[in-house]
Amino acid sequence: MNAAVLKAPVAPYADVPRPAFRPGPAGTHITIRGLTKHFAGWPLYGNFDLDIPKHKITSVFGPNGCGKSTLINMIAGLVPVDRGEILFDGKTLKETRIGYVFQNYREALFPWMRTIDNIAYPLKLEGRSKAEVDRRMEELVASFDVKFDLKRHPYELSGGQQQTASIMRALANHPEVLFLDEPFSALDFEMTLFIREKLQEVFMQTGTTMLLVSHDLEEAVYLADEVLLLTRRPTQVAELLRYEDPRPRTVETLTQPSFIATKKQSLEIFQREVRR
Ligand SMILES: Nc1ncnc2c1ncn2[C@@H]1O[C@H](COP(=O)(O)OP(=O)(O)OP(=O)(O)O)[C@@H](O)[C@H]1O
Repeated sequence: MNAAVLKAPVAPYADVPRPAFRPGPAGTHITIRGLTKHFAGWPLYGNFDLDIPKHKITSVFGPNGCGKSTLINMIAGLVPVDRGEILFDGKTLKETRIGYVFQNYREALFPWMRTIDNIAYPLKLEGRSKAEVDRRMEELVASFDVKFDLKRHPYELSGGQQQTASIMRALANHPEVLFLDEPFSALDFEMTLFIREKLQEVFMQTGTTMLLVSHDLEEAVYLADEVLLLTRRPTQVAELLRYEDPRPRTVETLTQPSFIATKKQSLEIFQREVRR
């Protein structure tokens, strides 16, 4: 090979022909095709395909560092993809309303704004009238059973109250998809239970498609309609398990044979993947 060829700039993937887009089965909301992502030259995702169902909660679970957060961040447009296509009901991200709940609520809320203004922020960005904003705020306050003072600044609230406000903000403009990246991992147990139940209630009322990253297998299964189990990197789908127990799921759910069986199966797949 001559030097000119060696030095020729390489357009990544330019020579790889793109296959025709293949839609997902009925009931699919998010279609991911040929998703490829490298960090520092190391493949994290290569030609990754996935169909995420609509009006369902999909929990994402997998080995440490397999790319759970990166996956939802690529879908939500927070991390650029190297290659691939992600469509929401056939639409692009720009044409889709999304909400995002971060693990680190302390950095997610704007500290200079009162909590109420944080929550209303997406509505104000959309240019909603004061009457519309007030009506939506009332709905959110009722559905989250808010007992704390929303006129306070976020740093005056407890962690659980801040995360409640983050979730209210993420839901304010009725997103089509809600992303949650370990939303409970920085909360105490009591607050985790409270917010988890509120989230489930909101889901039952709205049917918003949710994509939840969780480190806690019991929680992942408890909330899920589908458990997405990922392999070690380069990451592929190990299994997409359906879990169909009726909602609301309650403490009784935890002892149901179907719950225990799904948890066991998820754990076996997880163990198989970490030992691979
Ligand atoms: N901006 C970045 N630059 C370089 N490497 C990154 C970057 N973001 C993520 N990575 C690497 O990509 C891999 C996947 O990271 P990611 O946080 O998505 O995994 P995860 O499954 O959510 O991790 P965890 O189980 O630790 O929460 C990790 O090896 C991580 O170090």
